[in-house]
Amino acid sequence: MAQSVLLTGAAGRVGTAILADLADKHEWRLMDRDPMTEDHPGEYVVADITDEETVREAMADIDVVIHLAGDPRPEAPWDSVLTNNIDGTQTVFEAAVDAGVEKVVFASSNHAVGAYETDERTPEMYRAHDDYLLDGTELPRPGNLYGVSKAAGESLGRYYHDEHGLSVACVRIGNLTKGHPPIDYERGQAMWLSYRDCAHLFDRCIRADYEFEIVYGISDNDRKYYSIDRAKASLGYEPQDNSAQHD
Ligand SMILES: NC(=O)C1=CN([C@@H]2O[C@H](COP(=O)(O)OP(=O)(O)OC[C@H]3O[C@@H](n4cnc5c(N)ncnc54)[C@H](O)[C@@H]3O)[C@@H](O)[C@H]2O)C=CC1
Ligand SMILES: O=C1O[C@H](COP(=O)(O)O)[C@@H](O)[C@H](O)[C@H]1O
Repeated sequence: MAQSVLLTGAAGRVGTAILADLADKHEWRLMDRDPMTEDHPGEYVVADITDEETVREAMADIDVVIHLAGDPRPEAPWDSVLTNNIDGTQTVFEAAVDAGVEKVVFASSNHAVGAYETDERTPEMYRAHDDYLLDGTELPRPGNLYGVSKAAGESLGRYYHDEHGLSVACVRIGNLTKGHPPIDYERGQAMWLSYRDCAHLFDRCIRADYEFEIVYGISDNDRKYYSIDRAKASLGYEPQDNSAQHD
């Protein structure tokens, strides 16, 4: 069944991948601080997610929020991730609860757990024969302040689920690239997320029933060091791509 979805950060790469396959599958309200250049479905709200009043207005009659907006740079400085990623995410969760939204899907990141990639484990853990796997039950272990902001977003999700009953899915997105996996980058190949698997995974987050989930958002790569079992079991994720098909 089509849902009414608010998509923040809609003008970016992940938003583009989602809309490429799902534009006609749901009713969309798109939000970004940048205007969108390409054709887009539904309403478009140009606003910053730290603008509480506008965010509250944008939640009216929404079933599901996909929250992508934020500073995506692994090297982003603290003042930016504090404002855009932590404060902005809290504003979105709070407004969603107050508006009676059913689910919020939060774009977390591989960088929330980047420090598990120790010198002792790498580069072997990026290779298909290695059996090291993170499954989403491990504690966050960020390797940079951007990763700290994503771990904070997951904690906010946990809080708004436990205290307010909101359904929350945190997707630790790997490395989204269009057409083919990153070239000459083993880590990126191990956590590759294709555009079509990205759209399908977020569609499952919109449609599935869950309480609070942390899942990895990668394709079914031979090289993987993130398990996709939880995404399959709790969301019905069925990825079609594998970076090994592009070797
Ligand atoms: N692309 C990837 O491989 C990965 C992305 N992510 C996360 O997914 C989300 C989307 O990432 P991308 O699409 O790659 O980034 P992007 O930079 O292409 O898109 C982000 C969008 O958010 C908007 N935005 C940023 N701050 C905003 C604010 N304060 N208010 C309103 N709009 C704002 C930007 O204008 C931009 O259109 C981010 O939260 C990022 O951390 C996580 C892991 C991997
Ligand atoms: O969270 C993110 O991760 C991806 C992959 O990380 P990288 O360290 O391999 O570049 C990154 O491309 C994206 O910009 C970021 O938001």
